[in-house]
Amino acid sequence: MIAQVCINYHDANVDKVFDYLVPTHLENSVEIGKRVYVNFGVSNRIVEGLVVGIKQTTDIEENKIKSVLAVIDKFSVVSKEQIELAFSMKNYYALNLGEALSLVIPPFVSSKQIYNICAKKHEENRDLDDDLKKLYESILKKPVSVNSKLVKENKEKIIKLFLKGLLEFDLKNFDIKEDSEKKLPLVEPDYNLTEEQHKALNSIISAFDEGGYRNILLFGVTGSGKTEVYIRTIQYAIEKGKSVIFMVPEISLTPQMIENVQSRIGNKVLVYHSKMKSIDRLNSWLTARNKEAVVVIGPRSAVFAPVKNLGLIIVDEEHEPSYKSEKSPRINAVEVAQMRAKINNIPIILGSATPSIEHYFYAQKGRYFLCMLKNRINKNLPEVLIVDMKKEILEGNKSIFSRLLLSEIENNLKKGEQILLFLNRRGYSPIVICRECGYVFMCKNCSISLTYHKEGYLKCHYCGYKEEYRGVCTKCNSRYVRQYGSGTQKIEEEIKAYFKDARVLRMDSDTTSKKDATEQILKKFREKEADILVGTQMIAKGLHFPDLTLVGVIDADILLNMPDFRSRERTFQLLTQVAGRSGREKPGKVIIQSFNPEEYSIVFASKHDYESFYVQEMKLRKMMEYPPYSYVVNFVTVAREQNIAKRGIEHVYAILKEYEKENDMKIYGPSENPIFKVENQYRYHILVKFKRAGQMICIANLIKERYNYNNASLIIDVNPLDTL
Ligand SMILES: Nc1ncnc2c1ncn2[C@@H]1O[C@H](COP(=O)(O)OP(=O)(O)OP(=O)(O)O)[C@@H](O)[C@H]1O
Ligand SMILES: [Zn+2]
Repeated sequence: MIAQVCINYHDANVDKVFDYLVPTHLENSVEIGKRVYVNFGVSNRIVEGLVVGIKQTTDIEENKIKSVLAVIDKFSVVSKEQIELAFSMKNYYALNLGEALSLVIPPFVSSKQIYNICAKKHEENRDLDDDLKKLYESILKKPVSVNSKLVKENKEKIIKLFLKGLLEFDLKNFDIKEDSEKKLPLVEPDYNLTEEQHKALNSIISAFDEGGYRNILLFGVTGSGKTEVYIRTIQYAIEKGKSVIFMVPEISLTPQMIENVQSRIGNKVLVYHSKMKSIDRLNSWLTARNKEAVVVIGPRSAVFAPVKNLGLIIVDEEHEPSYKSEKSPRINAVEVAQMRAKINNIPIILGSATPSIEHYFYAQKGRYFLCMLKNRINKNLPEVLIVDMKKEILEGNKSIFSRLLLSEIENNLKKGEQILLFLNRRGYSPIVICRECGYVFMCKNCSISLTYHKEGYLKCHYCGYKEEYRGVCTKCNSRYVRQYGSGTQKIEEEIKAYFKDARVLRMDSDTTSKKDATEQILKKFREKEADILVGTQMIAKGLHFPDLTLVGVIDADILLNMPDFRSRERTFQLLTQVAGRSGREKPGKVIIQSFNPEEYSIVFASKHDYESFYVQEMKLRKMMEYPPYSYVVNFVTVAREQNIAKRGIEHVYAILKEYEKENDMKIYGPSENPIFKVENQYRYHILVKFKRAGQMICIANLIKERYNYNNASLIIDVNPLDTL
């Protein structure tokens, strides 16, 4: 038996796997996912490694192969399935194995803080010298924590005892919290499923019963009762003894959803995300590993929850960009969820009111199964009106608010109904300009203009750089400095000036940085302690307020102006989502302000017409050969010095050129990134479009292997969400 071992598996730079012979006496204890001691390198030092594969043969000559020396873990630290997932990610995203493993192995496992070293009783006499014997017997009496002083001071002796097969890692005794305080009485809804919901549920259940990997796109308009379908599916899976992973875009924005699920499924619900307290995360991790038939709810990282007997994955709001990691490794949790579903041979539900263009395309092609919920539960989608802001200005209205929006706000306030004002930009003003010399106040570290905040400072929304605002030009010392454009702070201020008695709340990342702040703002609004909620995309999705009947979109053009091929898709999605907050129980209205009122993404969003948007957008994608008509990889090189980043990208270009002829690919660039400098690092990129997924993966991995200009780091972004 041969074990494939990854040495230093927690190091992101590690990428190799080595073959080791498993001696007969260890054959029963060596398993995928356990750590082992092996000899490594010319000096044969004893190092720790993780078993990532087992096979029967090897290419290494018999007299050259080294042996596994000892098994460290009593139980696997990571399942075979998760290691398989790590290899899939490694391949698809061109990652190092270490990077991929670090995603599936939580930090408390790599740092070993949750393990005790325990002694195994030994049957035969293993001739220990007195020192070792003393240590062994003390551990036999009482296991010691891996990071205890005793272990640190006796490292070599401990390893000797391991090599003799006398010690092993065992999980410390954790009392798994049953969360009994949180146990809410289970409720059942007081309504029956609509016919559409029934149909969707039945299709999903039969896919579940049949088993097999399958994508199900649950395309349901806003307020069509997708949640109810998810919940019943989960109940069904749990009854059948299977576990479910239920992914939501952002945990802080989905308290309602979690409460909802908890109130129906009870203490089988586990919350799992990387921002929770490590003890809570550990608790969820242990419970997921130990308990049968649980539901794990969480954002991105929930896709790695170590559940056993996984039967179903649900991804709510599958189109949300927050599933994609902005930092390396740039995985997309939706794609990873698909990999995991495939490995487990189970169905995955992708739910959305505005499916991503690619997924809808696959549904059209029959690759995904399509379930539709075409109607709102209350039958009425809100009426949406577009206001041409060019016309407003021509007619003498210079305010940020159109006359129509103001009069509708007034109406709503009179009726005592609530209002949402959406602007996808925080702070007070996004641009500060000197009118004397024309200087635009820029971040010191990024090629980004600084945003003025009312508290008297300027801030970079990319790197967080902050400076005091003195109202004096940095360049020419003139006092003739002005702020342009509006952010949520300014909207809040101005709306209060228009409607003195209105109670206004603001929700953006400035007002929600403190723990629980989001929940408190939403609670206040839900309990009608406020009339108007101003906010960024945080308020655009998932929320359900019965008395909310007016949504105002202050500036629909912000996303459109992004230099990115998905900007129209984002605009359509965001407008549809935010419009969907209005009139969920009573008739509602939406007012969209724009300088491009004929733009098709805005027009079709106002008509709730996904289909027409899709048709129009697909024409453009086809013409421009963008996904789903191609597979895209963005290669970015990053360095503190401009010419080094440039040289880096030239290396990438040279390698790409070698493959251009034999592959169906098009190379765009190299060029400077649209945002050239971020956090003092210069960035160049090359965008490559491939006709075939297989070639994309192959070339991305070849570039990763061959790129060796270490001065500039290389980011490979497979299927990027933006190319800024
Ligand atoms: N069959 C039903 N009969 C009556 N009410 C229902 C039914 N199904 C769901 N509801 C209610 O309808 C409301 C909207 O449902 P839900 O929030 O699930 O919609 P959604 O499709 O997830 O919307 P969005 O995409 O906008 O988040 C909820 O208050 C829910 O309790
Ligand atoms: Zn910055």
